[in-house]
Amino acid sequence: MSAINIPRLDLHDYTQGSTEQRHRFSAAIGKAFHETGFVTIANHGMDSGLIEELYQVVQAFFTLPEAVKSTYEIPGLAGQRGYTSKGKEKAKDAKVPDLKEFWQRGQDDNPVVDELPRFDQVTGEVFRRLETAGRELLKAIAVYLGLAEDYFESKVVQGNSILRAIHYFPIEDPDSLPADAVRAGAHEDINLITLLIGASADGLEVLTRDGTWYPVKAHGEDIVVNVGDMLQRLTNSKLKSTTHRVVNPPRELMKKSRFSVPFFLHPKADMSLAALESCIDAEHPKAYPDVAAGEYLDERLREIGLKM
Ligand SMILES: O=C(O)CCC(=O)C(=O)O
Ligand SMILES: [Fe+2]
Repeated sequence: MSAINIPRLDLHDYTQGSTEQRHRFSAAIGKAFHETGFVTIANHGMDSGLIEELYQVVQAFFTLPEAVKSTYEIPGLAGQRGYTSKGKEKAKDAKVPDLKEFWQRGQDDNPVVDELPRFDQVTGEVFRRLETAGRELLKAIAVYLGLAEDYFESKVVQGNSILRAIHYFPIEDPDSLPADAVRAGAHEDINLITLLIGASADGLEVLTRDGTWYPVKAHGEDIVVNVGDMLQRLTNSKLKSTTHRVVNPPRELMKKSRFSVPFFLHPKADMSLAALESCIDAEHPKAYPDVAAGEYLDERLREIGLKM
């Protein structure tokens, strides 16, 4: 079996710990992001009541009739707000779309779901808590990279972050699917870091360096946090944006929905993703052309079919 290091870290060690604990946290998240791009995080600032209510409202939303959900599908926004129906998004190199539908909210201009009085408030609260946790994690990462602790703050506050509630819908007849249809095809996330609230079922896997797939399991209410392509570019691949996917369950479980809620932490459009000088040397020549985050995001949204 391939060894992969996905350590479990306690965010309180960073936000409330001694100087020593803070340094250890930075070193541990840096090492894990350098080696495999994934960690799990305890004490992330969301209590179990909030997570439970999040899943209640998310489940209630996807249970609404298609005709109601589609009133929240907003043309011209590349799925960045509101509802995106089945069959719209596919992984960059996939031939067929993922087996999912989703809802996205950002900083502002979010449509309010009239049918569900708590939906906007609960998803908004989760957005704010994950954004807060993500900013703390970026501070720890900045320290690991030898940057000022607040390096990312001005770039991500009021940035283009997205909370995505995903429904991997039930499939009554798996035989009717195209052979290569999966819940989420192999991909890398676009953004700086992703914070994922424990899914309602198994399925998430990461691609290890020796080319095998390895299941990611978070303990209890821990969240999974991984590096996205923007942070990989900024660090000239010192921090790795690891390929991952969501596999289909065994046949009999295809009839059961799976829900998950990732938070994609994005900077503002004008952040430069040009590699940090400290990450370039003779052994690590500059690997990517300079690009601004907004331009890069647009290019990637076109590749996955969300933007025309
Ligand atoms: O559903 C999951 O567990 C992961 C989803 C994911 O990787 C994504 O939406 O980028
Ligand atoms: Fe992902």
